[in-house]
Amino acid sequence: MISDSVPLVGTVVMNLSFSSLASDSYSNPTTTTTSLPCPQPQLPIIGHMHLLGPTIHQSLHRLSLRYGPFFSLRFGSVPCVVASTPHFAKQLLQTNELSFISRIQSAAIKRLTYDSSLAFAPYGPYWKFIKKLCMNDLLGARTVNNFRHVRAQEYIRLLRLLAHKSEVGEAVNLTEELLKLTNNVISRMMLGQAEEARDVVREVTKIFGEYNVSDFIWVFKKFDLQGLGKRIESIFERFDTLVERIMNEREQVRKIRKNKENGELGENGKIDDEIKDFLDVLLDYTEDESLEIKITRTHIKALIMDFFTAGTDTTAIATEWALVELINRPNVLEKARHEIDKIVGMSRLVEESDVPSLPYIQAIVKETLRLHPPVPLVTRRCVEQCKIENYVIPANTLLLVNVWAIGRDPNNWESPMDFRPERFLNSNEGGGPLDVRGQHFQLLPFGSGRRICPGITLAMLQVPALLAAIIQCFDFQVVGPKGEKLSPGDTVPMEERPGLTAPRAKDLVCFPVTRYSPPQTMGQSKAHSAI
Ligand code: HEM
Repeated sequence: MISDSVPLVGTVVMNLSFSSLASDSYSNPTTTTTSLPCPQPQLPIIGHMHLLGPTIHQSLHRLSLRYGPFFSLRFGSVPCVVASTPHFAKQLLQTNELSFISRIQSAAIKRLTYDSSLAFAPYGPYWKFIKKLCMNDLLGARTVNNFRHVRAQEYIRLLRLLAHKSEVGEAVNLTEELLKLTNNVISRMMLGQAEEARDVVREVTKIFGEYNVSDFIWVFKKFDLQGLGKRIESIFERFDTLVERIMNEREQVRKIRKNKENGELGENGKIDDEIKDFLDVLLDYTEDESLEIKITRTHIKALIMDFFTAGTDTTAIATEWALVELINRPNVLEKARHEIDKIVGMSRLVEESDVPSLPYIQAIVKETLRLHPPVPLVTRRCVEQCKIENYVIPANTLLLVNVWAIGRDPNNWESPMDFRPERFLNSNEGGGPLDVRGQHFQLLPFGSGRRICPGITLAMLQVPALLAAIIQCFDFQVVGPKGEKLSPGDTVPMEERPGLTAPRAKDLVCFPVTRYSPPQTMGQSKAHSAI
């Protein structure tokens, strides 16, 4: 329930403006406050929910055109502020970072992340410990590099499937295949195995994106009006049983391995320097009594859930948007291929190690993330009353930074609706070379500050490498909404599907046409212990 993080303020408070709520208790009497703009009408019980369409970031963008770059709303009983400019994004995510350092949890998130998730944990010792572990150990550059061969195998698997489809003249659902690939990558990096978790993870990400009336409207909080509670329990049971089994099996293997090590090499010996997957690293932590935070099996399950839900959909969505932009723009595709041909040639496949030498491909990925951020709204919770310019924001207000709107704002970008990767090669636009690491507030696909996405390094290697390998090997004939082959020059539809993430509305189904046959192997130099 959101009620754990946001007291369900209810109708009594619903009609109080943000400044009047604050003026009772704000501690600096020498400054004046102004009311935040607030759309009207605000209805009893539902607040402003009647103003929101299915794609919330688009509705909020439309409201920002009328009510300005920083305005307030109520989602049912939950007070909310919306920021739609780099200026306010910086104020909220950097200048006043500690006031907006936590997140709000829905009932689904709370249950399915064991109430111990990194992504949703309140800012405190546990979150700090796990975040450091992720940034340094699990998703740091060295570990990401160690698993390069796993990703290469998954890229090759997809490319071979596309080559086969091309040979037999069959269509392929690329949306599904990209999701399969990102799922396999995360699953193999974490658990040393692929496949099994995919279905249940898909259901988890789906239910996270569904709107639950009981989360937002306090009078319904005790009722499971949509039957979501039952679904949440059923998904939880499936995920928990699966991960418990994988963990039990791994513990058995670790016992055998330990006995072997002790027998063959003595107490502190090691059998070899094999690469550990995340599960092994985390199980090591559960046995370490010296840590300031005791890591439990529940923490491990929560982190596995975090990585599956945060790291699979997002990466697949970004790759698909980039590919569709290229299919719709033959001139950009041509330039991208020219770069690949020049740097990599036609005698081998693009690899992740080529990415730093492919600036145009990297620019395509940044341009894609500008126009199609897979997470369109960076969502935080105000943990203490604070003042942003003249506006007082009460504790427990939900903050939404509309990254999608910021990326399309003509005040931030020249001809924002043009897909023009060159803008990232030209250091003038945006005042210098722009990156996606949270320091340039006109481009925040991974968020910013302490809560920034820990998967950036992985994503910014995987998306360009995979995209480059796909366009190196294939052209695509896209299948239209009625099952017809789109002709060259027809545009692939760009509508978005509603939800927490912003994928394309319709799956990308197409006939691949081979231009360069993927070889049998790629980057498989390192044997991985857990495969
Ligand atoms: C293109 C791919 C991705 C995009 C666009 C993306 C985007 C984001 C965004 C916008 C946030 C919120 C940041 C904030 O509040 O400031 C986030 C958080 C997070 N992401 Fe990603 N992400 C991607 C890939 C990944 C991957 C590959 C992983 C892990 C394997 C991952 C794990 C996480 C986690 C655990 C958090 C929560 C961090 C925290 O609360 O401290 N993400 N991501």
